[in-house]
Amino acid sequence: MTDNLFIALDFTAGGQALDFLKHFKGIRPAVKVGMALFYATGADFIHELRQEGYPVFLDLKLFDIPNTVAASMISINRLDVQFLTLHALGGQKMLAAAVKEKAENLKLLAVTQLTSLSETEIQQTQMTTVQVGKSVQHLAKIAESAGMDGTISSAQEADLIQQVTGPNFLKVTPGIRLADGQRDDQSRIATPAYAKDHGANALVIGRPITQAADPLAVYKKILEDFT
Ligand SMILES: O=c1ccn([C@@H]2O[C@H](COP(=O)(O)O)[C@@H](O)[C@H]2O)c(=O)[nH]1
Repeated sequence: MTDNLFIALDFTAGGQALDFLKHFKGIRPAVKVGMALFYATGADFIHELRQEGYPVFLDLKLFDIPNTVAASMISINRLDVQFLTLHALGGQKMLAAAVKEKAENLKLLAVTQLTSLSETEIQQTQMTTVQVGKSVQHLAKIAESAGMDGTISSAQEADLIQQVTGPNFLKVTPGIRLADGQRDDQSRIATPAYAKDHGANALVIGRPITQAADPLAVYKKILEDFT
């Protein structure tokens, strides 16, 4: 994967995101646009980022009936983004409907279990006694069988996914924290070095970079640890 560090631009206005990106003079880091920024700015902002040369990961976590997801893909294809997320819990048919409609260069990633959830919360909410690792492996296999390009999971599960999927199936991991960093609302966290050692292909990192005193220095240090 050429872009292996996505900065999560969890801002609520386009101007805030563009101001933040000024820290990266002359560099075009891969950026992740999630619900907060997309709902505030819409398609025009994605076009602007693409025209400026930023690789864009659109993290909209689609989760709906297959027909609605397939129709959404037709709109999303026009945005020329590189990555898009869907919830694996939407099921094999929903994921396959997205794969069928997606643009050739768009990679689809299936969110397995959100990194903010602890094992206990997952078991309570989903009425199961299955361990989180097994659940993530199961969802990764469903995603692969639907033709998805990879998963979103904690780095804690990256090597488990690797055990049950093919060599080209991507493991993209948020919930990344620096060794001395705060956990925030994340539960299943890992450092960039841990993610690298356990087979993650790419990292998604928001607050440890966006709220750093020197975002560029933190970005470069993480890239160094991960590459
Ligand atoms: O399981 C998931 C899926 C997506 N995310 C997203 O990644 C970033 C992480 O931001 P931090 O500030 O580094 O916690 C954020 O945009 C989430 O929506 C995730 O964390 N976990």
